Amino acid sequence: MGWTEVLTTAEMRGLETAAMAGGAVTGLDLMERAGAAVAGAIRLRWPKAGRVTVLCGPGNNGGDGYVVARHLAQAGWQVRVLGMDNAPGPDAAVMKRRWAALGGIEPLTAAALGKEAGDLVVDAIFGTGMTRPLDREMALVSRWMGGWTPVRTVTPPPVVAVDAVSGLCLDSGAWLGGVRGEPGGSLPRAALTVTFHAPKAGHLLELGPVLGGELVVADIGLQTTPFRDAEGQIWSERTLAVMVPPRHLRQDRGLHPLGKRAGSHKFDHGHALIVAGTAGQGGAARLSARAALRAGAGLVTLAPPADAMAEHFGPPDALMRRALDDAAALARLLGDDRLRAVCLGPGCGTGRAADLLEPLLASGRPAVLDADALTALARRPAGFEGLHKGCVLTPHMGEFRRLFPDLAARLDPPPRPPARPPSPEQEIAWTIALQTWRQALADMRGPLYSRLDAAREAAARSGAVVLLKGPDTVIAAPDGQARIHSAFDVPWLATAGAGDVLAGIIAGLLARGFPSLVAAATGAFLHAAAARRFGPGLIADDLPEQLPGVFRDLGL
Ligand SMILES: NC(=O)C1=CN([C@@H]2O[C@H](COP(=O)(O)OP(=O)(O)OC[C@H]3O[C@@H](n4cnc5c(N)ncnc54)[C@H](OP(=O)(O)O)[C@@H]3O)[C@@H](O)[C@H]2O)[C@@H](O)CC1
Ligand SMILES: Nc1ncnc2c1ncn2[C@@H]1O[C@H](COP(=O)(O)OP(=O)(O)O)[C@@H](O)[C@H]1O
Ligand SMILES: [K+]
Repeated sequence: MGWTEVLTTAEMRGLETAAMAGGAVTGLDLMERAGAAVAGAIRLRWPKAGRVTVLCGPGNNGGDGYVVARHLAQAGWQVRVLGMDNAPGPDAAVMKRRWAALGGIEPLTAAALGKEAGDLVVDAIFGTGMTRPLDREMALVSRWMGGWTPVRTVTPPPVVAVDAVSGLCLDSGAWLGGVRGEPGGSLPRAALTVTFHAPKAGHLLELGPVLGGELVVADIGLQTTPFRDAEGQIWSERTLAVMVPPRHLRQDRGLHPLGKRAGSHKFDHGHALIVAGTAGQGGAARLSARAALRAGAGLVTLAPPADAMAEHFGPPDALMRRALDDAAALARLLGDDRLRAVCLGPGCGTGRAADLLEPLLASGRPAVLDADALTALARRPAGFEGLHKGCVLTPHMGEFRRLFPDLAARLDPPPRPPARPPSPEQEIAWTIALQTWRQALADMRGPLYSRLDAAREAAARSGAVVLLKGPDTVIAAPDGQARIHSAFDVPWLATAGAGDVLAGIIAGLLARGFPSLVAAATGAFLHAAAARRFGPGLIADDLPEQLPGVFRDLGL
């Protein structure tokens, strides 16, 4: 379904080192291909040669920049290069010399940049080697690219980032040295980012998609080496992401995995049980149930307590209803093997969720644990005991924090003091807090802990598939496999009940027999695709109704 491999910076370095050690390529070859690819991408988008300023850092990212400068100059561009003095690595030094035979190199300062930037700026300052906060001068350069100078606001020309906007941590997508999650007014936003071989996790997480602009992945002739998971199975990719808008995805050969086989029976597509809660909270479970039906489960049963049943006699008529009062009743119900998956949590109430969790886990049935079931799980004396790889936990960050407080804390930025001292007496304490905070930012070291790292650790610890919700949803399985689903283009998903629909879609796919990681990742994809198809004005009720159109777009 259009999934693309995603790498961490360590995995990328590993690939490069292995390729060079195997004699397949040299570092110079890779740098030449990388720089040529960036120049090519620029010429495709800006076909008329203009004036470009190329900013080259001290390492291999800067080396790529000198190659870009050479190729653009040879294509007729008027090229100005600003470079850093630091001793470069051997490959970058060669590329710097090759450029110096064609043109000059001025020192890289904000003042020099401000004089005459031309029509385009190429940011080749830092890439995967970005390990510590920008120093003062580079921070000024970066702010200039973001449209800010100490004396006035400027309108910089479009920025093309080599591998990443310099300052972005390519593992986490966090701004190194800035405040996590707060883009501020002056962070640079590239029009285009050209990266190599595969997207890095930081292109898809947190600020990565916001700052990077259009992302182009250039082939530089590297091969992926397979890895072995905890169970000894060999995979060629460890982390995957959906990279293209789904309407461009079509599966042309054979039956799409989301399709239904001709001649199949409703029981071939599984029976999903959606647990509902006490009177007055039924909407959430009904949203999940409707979504499970639309996701293609053969049968869906909504199961509220008997005294809340009256609330659930509205459409859809396709939905079956059955009273479910307590844990013993659920245990009896799960004796029926045709009931293939359960969704527990939306609108359930934490007490009821806690009671029902026990027979559900004991049954070993594929299950989505969402909302109140996650709160119940966080309070459970037995912790994660009994969870299995058929379970999908779907926490948003607040729920994730309750379940895995230590992992969530590692994603937190250093705590920021208030903008002003709360009272004149607290001025000294506030000044100290401000200095401590600034020092903590200056001391940040990359690669920063990422949402991908956190989801992976959570899955390994709990033994379940963990889907950490957000515009950058991350899904991880206990064996280390992961999926990233960036959906920054559908902010209308931030609406009450959207999570209940996601839980229902995943439950529907589990009922259809999809393995838990695939069900969770496909569910996230269908959920965002439904939102994209509806567009602005979306409420959660609209999402299930868009699924038929999404399936049609997929060519089903
Ligand atoms: N891997 C591959 O397959 C390929 C990689 N390629 C390219 O190489 C890039 C990676 O190159 P890289 O490893 O040399 O790192 P890069 O990003 O240039 O920066 C490192 C330098 O910056 C320094 N430095 C760091 N932070 C700093 C700060 N805040 N302020 C000041 N200095 C700072 C750091 O110094 P250090 O921390 O070691 O003291 C070091 O000197 C990658 O993004 C891609 O463009 C392609 O050519 C094709 C194939
Ligand atoms: N800004 C956003 N852009 C894209 N998707 C979002 C955004 N905010 C939330 N989402 C998605 O919407 C859903 C919200 O779920 P959740 O937080 O559980 O809300 P609720 O409990 O109200 O249903 C999740 O799937 C999440 O990934
Ligand atoms: K860069």
